[in-house]
Amino acid sequence: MKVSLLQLDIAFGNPKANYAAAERAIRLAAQGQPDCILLPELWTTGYDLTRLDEMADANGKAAAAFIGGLAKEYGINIIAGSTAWQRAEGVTNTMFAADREGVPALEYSKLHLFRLMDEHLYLQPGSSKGLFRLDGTPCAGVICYDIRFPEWIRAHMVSGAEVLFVSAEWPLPRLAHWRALLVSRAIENQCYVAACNRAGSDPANVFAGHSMIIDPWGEIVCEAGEGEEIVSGELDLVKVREARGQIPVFTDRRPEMYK
Ligand SMILES: NC(=O)CCC(=O)C(=O)O
Repeated sequence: MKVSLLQLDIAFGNPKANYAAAERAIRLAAQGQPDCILLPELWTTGYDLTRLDEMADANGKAAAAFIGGLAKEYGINIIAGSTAWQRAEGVTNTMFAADREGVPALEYSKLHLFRLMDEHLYLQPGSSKGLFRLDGTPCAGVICYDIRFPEWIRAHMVSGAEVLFVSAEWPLPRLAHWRALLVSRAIENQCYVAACNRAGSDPANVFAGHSMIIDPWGEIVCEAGEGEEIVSGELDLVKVREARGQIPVFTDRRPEMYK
């Protein structure tokens, strides 16, 4: 499975510019014929939280139609990072995907809201897991701060996921945490981790970039720098079964003792 990570800069509160940039990047990445393209968190609006209410898509329909159209045109799975969805209960930070036919394959709203960036003041948390299948492979999708909750990721892996997709807007001062947390999630769950961060800055933060793919042994398959970049890597899913066979962590778990 070839995965391309679109490490975009995101124009603050400017969906029109961001749609145009995402389309350019998707068309460019498609030339490399990946099986899957991954975008960052809140790629249509950035963290313009005070105006999110006016910019959010009704049930994510506009973003889903845009992504579904490109996925179908190129026959590529697109995990569209996350966008702001306007719902009855308020605005959610929702990750979604379209398969090679352009059919919706995932809808996951960020469960853990990041107080340091005021998410809890403007967003509603999700209430379901990010499990989905990509060309038959069991996968999980989570968003940024979610990676600090190993029990949440583990819950997806216990349900059978072999690849973890992460979309993020992770700030530069915590780059060391980003790298360590992603490598840890890969090693402890013996899974691939494909993580797409954003580049650039907004009025409050400079972002870290360093999108990366990590294999089930914790080895970095590919890693971007800090600027805008498309970085691609191959996932050899046999390695997941090898790692889980050699060190049977999932068999040796003692969940009855963890309460
Ligand atoms: N957008 C986010 O969830 C940022 C999370 C973050 O920066 C962290 O340190 O955690």
